[in-house]
Amino acid sequence: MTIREGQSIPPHQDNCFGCGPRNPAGLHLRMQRNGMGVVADLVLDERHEGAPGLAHGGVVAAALDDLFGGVLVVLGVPAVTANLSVDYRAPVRLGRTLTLSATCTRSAGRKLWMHGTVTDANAITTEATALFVRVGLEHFSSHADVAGPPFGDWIGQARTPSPDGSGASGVR
Ligand SMILES: CCCCCCCC(=O)SCCNC(=O)CCNC(=O)[C@H](O)C(C)(C)COP(=O)(O)OP(=O)(O)OC[C@H]1O[C@@H](n2cnc3c(N)ncnc32)[C@H](O)[C@@H]1OP(=O)(O)O
Repeated sequence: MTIREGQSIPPHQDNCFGCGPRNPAGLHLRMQRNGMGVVADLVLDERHEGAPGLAHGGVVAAALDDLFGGVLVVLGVPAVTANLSVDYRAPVRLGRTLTLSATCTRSAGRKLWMHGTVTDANAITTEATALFVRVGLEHFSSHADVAGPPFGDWIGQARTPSPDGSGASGVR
């Protein structure tokens, strides 16, 4: 499955907390491909509140983590978060249209390093880095009490897409 520049990223699965359209408690992130990364707009509300009028930091971290998962969809690589580091530079206000972006900055062996930001009116409120580790699909089926990995067809041959989405060389 090739995702072209600007095209929507399919959800990891329908019930994903970050991007699943079926999850009533989810963030319903809708990402688009942006180069080798992804972007998404997000408006948080009182369901996501920590301090009065401000977003809970864990929700912001979860959104960035899921965007990193969106980068995996662009790359066609199944992987999981091994660690996630978040710099909260400024409080994130509720009711604002936030812009989230994420990209893979480097990969080596099974490891992929990610970088992402949350901006509000062009000011960075939050910046995160993460290490993802590539796994086989059995990772999901062997660790969960479900019948099998309910993923879409985005998981498949790993690739490093060219900007127009046509490339298909392996992620190294
Ligand atoms: C399909 C995509 C869905 C995306 C959804 C959004 C992202 C998520 O929310 S994923 C859910 C949260 N994450 C998890 O549940 C992961 C739980 N952890 C695990 O399953 C394992 O610890 C796992 C897979 C990360 C690594 O275990 P394992 O496969 O045995 O690999 P392991 O040999 O320990 O490590 C591989 C490499 O990564 C490194 N590494 C592993 N964990 C870490 C860590 N926390 N910090 C730094 N390095 C690490 C190792 O040092 C090793 O490096 P090297 O190859 O240089 O020696």
